Amino acid sequence: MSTDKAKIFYTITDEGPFLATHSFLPIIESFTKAAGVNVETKDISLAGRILANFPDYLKEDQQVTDALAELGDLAKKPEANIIKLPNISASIPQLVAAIKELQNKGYDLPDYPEEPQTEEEKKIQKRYDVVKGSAVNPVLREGNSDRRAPKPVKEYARNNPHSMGEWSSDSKSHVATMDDHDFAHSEKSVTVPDADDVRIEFVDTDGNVQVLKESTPLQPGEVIDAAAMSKKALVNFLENEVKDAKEKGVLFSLHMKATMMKVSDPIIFGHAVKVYFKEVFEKHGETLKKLGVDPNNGFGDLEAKIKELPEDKQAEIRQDIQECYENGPDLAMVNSHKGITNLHVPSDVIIDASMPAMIRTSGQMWNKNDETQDTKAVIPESSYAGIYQEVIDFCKEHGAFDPTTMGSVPNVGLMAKKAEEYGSHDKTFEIPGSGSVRVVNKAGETVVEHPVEEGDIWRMCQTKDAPIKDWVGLAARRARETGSPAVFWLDENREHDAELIKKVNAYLPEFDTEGLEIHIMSPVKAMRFTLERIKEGKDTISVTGNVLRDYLTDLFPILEVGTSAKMLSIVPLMNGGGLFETGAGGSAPKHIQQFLDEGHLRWDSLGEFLALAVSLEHLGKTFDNDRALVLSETLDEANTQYLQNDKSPSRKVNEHDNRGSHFYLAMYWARALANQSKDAELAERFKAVADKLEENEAKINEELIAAQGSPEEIEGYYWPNREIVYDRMRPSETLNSIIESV
Ligand SMILES: NC(=O)C1=CN([C@@H]2O[C@H](COP(=O)(O)OP(=O)(O)OC[C@H]3O[C@@H](n4cnc5c(N)ncnc54)[C@H](OP(=O)(O)O)[C@@H]3O)[C@@H](O)[C@H]2O)C=CC1
Ligand SMILES: O=C(O)CCC(=O)C(=O)O
Ligand SMILES: [Mg+2]
Repeated sequence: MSTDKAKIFYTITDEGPFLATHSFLPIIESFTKAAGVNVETKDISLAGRILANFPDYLKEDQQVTDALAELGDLAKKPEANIIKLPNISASIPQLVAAIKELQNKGYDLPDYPEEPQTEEEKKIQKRYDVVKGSAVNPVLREGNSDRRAPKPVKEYARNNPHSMGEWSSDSKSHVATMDDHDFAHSEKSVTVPDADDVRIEFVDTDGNVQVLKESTPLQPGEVIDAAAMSKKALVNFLENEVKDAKEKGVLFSLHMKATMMKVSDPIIFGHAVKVYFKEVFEKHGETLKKLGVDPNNGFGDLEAKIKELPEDKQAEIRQDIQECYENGPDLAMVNSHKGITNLHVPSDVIIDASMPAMIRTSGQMWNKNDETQDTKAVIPESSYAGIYQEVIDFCKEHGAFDPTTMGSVPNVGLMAKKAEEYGSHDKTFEIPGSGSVRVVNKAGETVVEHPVEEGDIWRMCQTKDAPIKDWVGLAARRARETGSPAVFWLDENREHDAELIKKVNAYLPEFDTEGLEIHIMSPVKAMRFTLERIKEGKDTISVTGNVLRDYLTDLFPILEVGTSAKMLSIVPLMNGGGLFETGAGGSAPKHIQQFLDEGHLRWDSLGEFLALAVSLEHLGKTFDNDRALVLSETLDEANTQYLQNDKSPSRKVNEHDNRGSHFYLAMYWARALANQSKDAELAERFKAVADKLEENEAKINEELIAAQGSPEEIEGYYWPNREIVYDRMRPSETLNSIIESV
């Protein structure tokens, strides 16, 4: 066994998980070194990725390696073993803030050119766009996903149910979605038989051709889809929904995925901002344009930029804003104390997490008076919106789900090689005029074509054949391993899904499916089928495409176990390696805020603990490292103890927090190592550690709690001073010295 290969790569990311890592990593390192396993960190934080992309602007000692590119290469190799924590998928306001912070720290980076004029500015914007939005996950996800709530997590939720808002049958909450002229209704899908290379062109009404993307290589058997959303229809839809929300007295709330759909969704978001604040944009259009206000960045961009105006002009605009609020429906709030609405910035309300939060809260969101209220959830694109309406209807009919009895819905998700919509951003365009967009193959034939008008959004998606086959196989394997029915959420009436159904039917017989229950149903029917089973306590595997993978792996965990942080998220890489994502959620911006305000970190690292256990297991099996297997088994045992003894962080200051949770994990892990009999040397070594941790429990807790209660200064948000972070995240000398003594 080469020790170099017995390596786990652990990612340094942002916000909550970034802080947590400073406390947990030293524990991991000291435990794994006992088994000859090396842990190497790779910084893929937003700030780290910015620096990695601009070496030519930095002094030599400021330059950093491109850790994401290195991990992306590694993910294609059989020895890959990567633990990936959630990272910021930056909206433009976040990107701009991170650049500013780095500039203030002496990194001579160029500004983000929001409206690039010169060639140089266009180049700079292109380089920053590499870092924008969901730029990490697609690079690492060289495999499909297997996400589920592990048994002890489900058991814990059954015995300690989280709160669930009650549902009333007369709830006015509902989903609003387009019924025509969106992507779903215009989708055209083709499976290409042979390798090809297509060009995407816009042809105006005079026949002038503008190439939108010169080359998109296609593999044999690849499925390509193209679709367009009409701007006119979208604006019309939004106007009607604003009016309807007002009439019905419900909150208006927009739910998008502007991070992963980083080209299309900010544009849609911008239209919603312009529709809601129509009078402001109509009356002050010229002024706002001069200020460089970009509604696609959210209403917050307008609020920030009008501060540059003279007081009287500002007051006039503010008066008109006030009138929009008075004449329009109330907006769902992100932070009612700070007056931050759902339309403030496109990265605040992200559909995968925001819709389940609403469903868990009786179908309500927060209004400006900090009360919950029935809501119109506006999801313009209709491809998947129906699944949420189905859940709402189900809850109205049957009441809230009961975590003590409900079944579980694991997911097998198609995501390898930038599958489907989540890989579409480099093939998504806001159309400059009337005409058509066509996809032309190497032979010069038009493969698909759509009539378009100015402002329409046109996009193309790719789904490669090998990932589809791998996904079908993974579904069959999970059905076999669990005995649960597996449902492919595919709609035969949707062109893309119809192509996939053909492949599913072709590939399923290649796997062992004898005796398995496998269905193919449209997403809405699959949701109904799954919910009926869940209510009876039965488990159902959802086998979905990339978008539903994302939506369902927050939705069901949040309903079943209270959070997607407790999910096991495995990505068996197609070339044999393992990518272990920690939970199915994000980096929880509210958590770092609380830590900065009062020194309490409520981030639950259970996702990291679970990922580490499977990563060690993978490593042990791949490289015949028995010690790694012992570490993995004992960590499983520690995770169960952690749950049974309720050691997740509290939400309140001056109570057990993330740091305390790491202490308990270490204590349980050390004891489990001491108690096992497979490796006497390890048992001996960890007995002393377990004894010391247990003897000092009260003292360590005291030292950890004493560190809370006042604001923290870590010299930055996106690029904090890591020495200070280590210091603040490791405040117990007693714990530190025991960990160092391992
Ligand atoms: N895999 C990835 O890299 C992902 C990254 N993201 C990124 O994360 C950021 C935030 O996304 P957002 O949609 O707000 O969703 P988050 O999942 O970060 O947060 C939603 C809420 O979930 C709860 N939560 C999530 N993780 C944990 C945890 N480990 N412990 C305790 N509670 C947890 C928190 O609830 P409470 O506040 O009640 O404590 C939190 O406020 C964005 O930048 C987004 O792009 C999002 C999803 C996945
Ligand atoms: O990459 C991102 O921005 C989010 C990923 C995500 O939400 C998921 O995979 O569940
Ligand atoms: Mg998600």
